[in-house]
Amino acid sequence: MTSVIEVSHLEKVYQNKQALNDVTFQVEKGETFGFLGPSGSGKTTTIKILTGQLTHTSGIAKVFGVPVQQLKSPAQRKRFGVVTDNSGLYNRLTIYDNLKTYAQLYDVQENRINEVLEMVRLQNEAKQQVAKLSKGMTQRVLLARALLHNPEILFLDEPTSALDPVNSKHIHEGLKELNKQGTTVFLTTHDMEEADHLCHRVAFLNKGSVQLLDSPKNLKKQYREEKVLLELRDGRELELPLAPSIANDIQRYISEDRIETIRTKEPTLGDIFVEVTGRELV
Ligand SMILES: Nc1ncnc2c1ncn2[C@@H]1O[C@H](COP(=O)(O)OP(=O)(O)OP(=O)(O)O)[C@@H](O)[C@H]1O
Repeated sequence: MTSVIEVSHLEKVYQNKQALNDVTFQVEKGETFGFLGPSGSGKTTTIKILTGQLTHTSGIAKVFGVPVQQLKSPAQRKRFGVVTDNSGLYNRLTIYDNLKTYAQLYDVQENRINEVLEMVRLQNEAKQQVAKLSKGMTQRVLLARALLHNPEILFLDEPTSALDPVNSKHIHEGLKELNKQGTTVFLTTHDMEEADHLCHRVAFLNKGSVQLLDSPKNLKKQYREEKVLLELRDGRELELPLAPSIANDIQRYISEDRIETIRTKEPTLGDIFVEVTGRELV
């Protein structure tokens, strides 16, 4: 495995506000990595440090094995794409002309514009002026811009926070497809379902440091309550301990054809976050 992002004991202090205390994690090439935390936990700060928009106070942050302070050349910067809140779009230009400007900047062929517009489902709105777009549409233009030059790593800060479920789903499918093609995705979110659906591994950020890091599957296994839920045909729900002693009961219910569904009780990533940090993810 090759780490394309390496962060070690990262600290960021704004004037006298400590945003990051001691953040350590690695992201492997080709994975979708979720950086999860409540509002104010330091997600945006981390993305901005990794993409050279902000300098850190101490610790190490490397992208492609290079300390972020040295990621200055256009050739290095072309290896990643970023979507954060500071849009940098030209409000008076249309969506298409915005993307054309960036395509020229990145030395990308113009026919790529239609490909990325299709990915974010804006091909029919290409002639609209950016100033008149909704927040969700602007978010999709930003994603299209970040994809123009086929980056090796895509940094996304809350990529679907302003989108309705239909467009979120479309973006999720697009991100999964990109990841299949080899793009590493680093995304921040406080949407636990999104993280569960997209991420190979997630890090829980709380009070400026990583409190837990693993795959959603392992986390759910680790924090699973040892219970079995039986939904009976008469509408009753039974919660039984996951133990050999319940085998006879279950066999009886099955032989009497009384079971509607049977499943283990699995926590969501949100449940686990609350259990580990004592905080809701808002
Ligand atoms: N420019 C700044 N000056 C001072 N403090 C800042 C600045 N930017 C962020 N902070 C503070 O640093 C902490 C981390 O902020 P950050 O924006 O990284 O959190 P976040 O997890 O991205 O939050 P959200 O989910 O609300 O976007 C917060 O307490 C925030 O108020």
